[in-house]
Amino acid sequence: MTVVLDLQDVSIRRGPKTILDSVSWTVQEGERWVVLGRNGAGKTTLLQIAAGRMHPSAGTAHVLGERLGAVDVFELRPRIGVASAALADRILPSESVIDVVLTAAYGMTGRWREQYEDLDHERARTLLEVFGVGDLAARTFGTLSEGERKRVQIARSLMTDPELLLLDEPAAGLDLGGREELLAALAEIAQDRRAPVLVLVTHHVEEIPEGFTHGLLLRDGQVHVAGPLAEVLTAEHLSAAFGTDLEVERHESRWSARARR
Ligand SMILES: Nc1ncnc2c1ncn2[C@@H]1O[C@H](COP(=O)(O)OP(=O)(O)OP(=O)(O)O)[C@@H](O)[C@H]1O
Repeated sequence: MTVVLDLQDVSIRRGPKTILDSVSWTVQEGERWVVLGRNGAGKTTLLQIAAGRMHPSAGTAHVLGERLGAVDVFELRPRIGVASAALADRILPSESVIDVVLTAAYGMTGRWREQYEDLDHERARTLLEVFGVGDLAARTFGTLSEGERKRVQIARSLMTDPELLLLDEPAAGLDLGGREELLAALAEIAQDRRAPVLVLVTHHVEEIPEGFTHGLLLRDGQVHVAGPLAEVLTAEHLSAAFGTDLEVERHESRWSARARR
């Protein structure tokens, strides 16, 4: 099996703070991972490394077979789809929805003088339709609701047909119906064998789409536990990672957790 992500003893330090502390993590082709942990645990930072947007202060990180620090990240990044709040913040409110998706082909957020082929337009429109926002193509990003923005971002993240797809809290801010619709769309991707390797960051086990296979619990910048989802999402592990006594339930392929009474 091909190794898609391989982090060995990766640490990230900023000033006196160690944000990630000796993280080792391997992701193989075909796997769908969820990364969980309390606020400030280091999830977004870990995703930044996986996206080739941050280099380890110590340790080694290989992404899609390329070692960070030794590869031209501008060649690497188009192979990775990303949807995150940080990326959404870079999108101008005046940008049209179709351009938000199209510009991903050049790894940009904002149309300049680049030319797109009919095929690019077609792909962007199809992706918007897949995520139920095809009728919003001509609207500006700034006029969309939070749920619509999330869908447009995920459509954008798939524009380059990436080998690795990184989703940072894709369901945050969605209402219940919107969350369930998004999770259904992600479950469909997760079940497609041709789909990219998926890594999804969330705070909530309820936001894990069906078809996800593995989990990593981060605690204070360290891997608390990582492995097959059913082994990771136990009351014991989640309670330790979130610092709260929790009970966990599984209903078919969906999970829920609440404080133990
Ligand atoms: N440049 C920086 N300098 C100092 N500290 C930083 C820097 N970037 C991040 N941090 C800190 O590192 C920790 C981990 O941040 P990160 O955003 O990765 O956490 P997270 O698990 O994604 O959190 P959340 O769930 O709140 O989004 C936080 O305490 C944050 O304040």
